[in-house]
Amino acid sequence: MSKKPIIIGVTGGSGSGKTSVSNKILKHFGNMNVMLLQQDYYYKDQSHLTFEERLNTNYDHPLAFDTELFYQHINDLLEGKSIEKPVYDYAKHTRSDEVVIEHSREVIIIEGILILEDKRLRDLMDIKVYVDTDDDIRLARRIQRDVIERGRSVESVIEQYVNVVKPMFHQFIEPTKRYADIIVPEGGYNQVAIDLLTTKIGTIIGLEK
Ligand SMILES: Nc1ncnc2c1ncn2[C@@H]1O[C@H](COP(=O)(O)OP(=O)(O)O)[C@@H](O)[C@H]1O
Ligand SMILES: Nc1ccn([C@@H]2O[C@H](COP(=O)(O)O)[C@@H](O)[C@H]2O)c(=O)n1
Repeated sequence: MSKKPIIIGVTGGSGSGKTSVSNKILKHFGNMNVMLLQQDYYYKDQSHLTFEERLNTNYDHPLAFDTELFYQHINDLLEGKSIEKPVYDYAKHTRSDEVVIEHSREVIIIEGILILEDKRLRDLMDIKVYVDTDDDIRLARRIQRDVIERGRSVESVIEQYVNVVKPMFHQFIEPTKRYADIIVPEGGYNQVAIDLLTTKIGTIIGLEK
């Protein structure tokens, strides 16, 4: 790989459709050209805390993330180096012992709730996308997902949403909308927005005219 990779940032509240948008872009270009780096992998390691203590962590605050390591890994990928990507376990609220070796690609999609909150991260991005979905729809999606995929009860998801996720969204995430180049309503099902994004990315990397 000779050319410097391009970085696409995809953000928005929890359940907005960030992962769906990112996966559509990934699918369009294929794994050979594009990689996805989720900010969630970079939640701080909490293996030194008890499970009860981990339940009290605010996972929607910028300090919950190991931003130094995230920033370092993005820079390594930009230099064409491989990284040892951490693996996160949502059921245990900490990193697993595994890491995954990831090689750099032409296009790197950085996806997460607080990627536009940090200026150093913002400055690395060539295109910044904010996925904009109403709070009630995001809550409904989150209940479904967290119960099925993240080992949570309906009661715990609602309690966490009301006390932490919603206030943190309005304090830290929604204000980053102003840094976005593109605002996508309705996330991964907005085919017009996905087509515009893939065309633009294709032009930058020279795959499409
Ligand atoms: N536009 C949409 N309409 C209906 N369901 C959607 C839409 N976008 C995403 N979803 C669903 O909502 C859930 C959360 O979407 P996801 O992309 O994981 O959000 P995020 O990464 O922002 O948390 C998933 O189950 C996904 O299939
Ligand atoms: N142990 C954890 C870690 C994170 N969360 C929640 O995940 C949300 C971010 O992920 P999305 O895929 O929904 O963007 C964030 O709102 C955290 O509350 C968690 O519940 N437990």
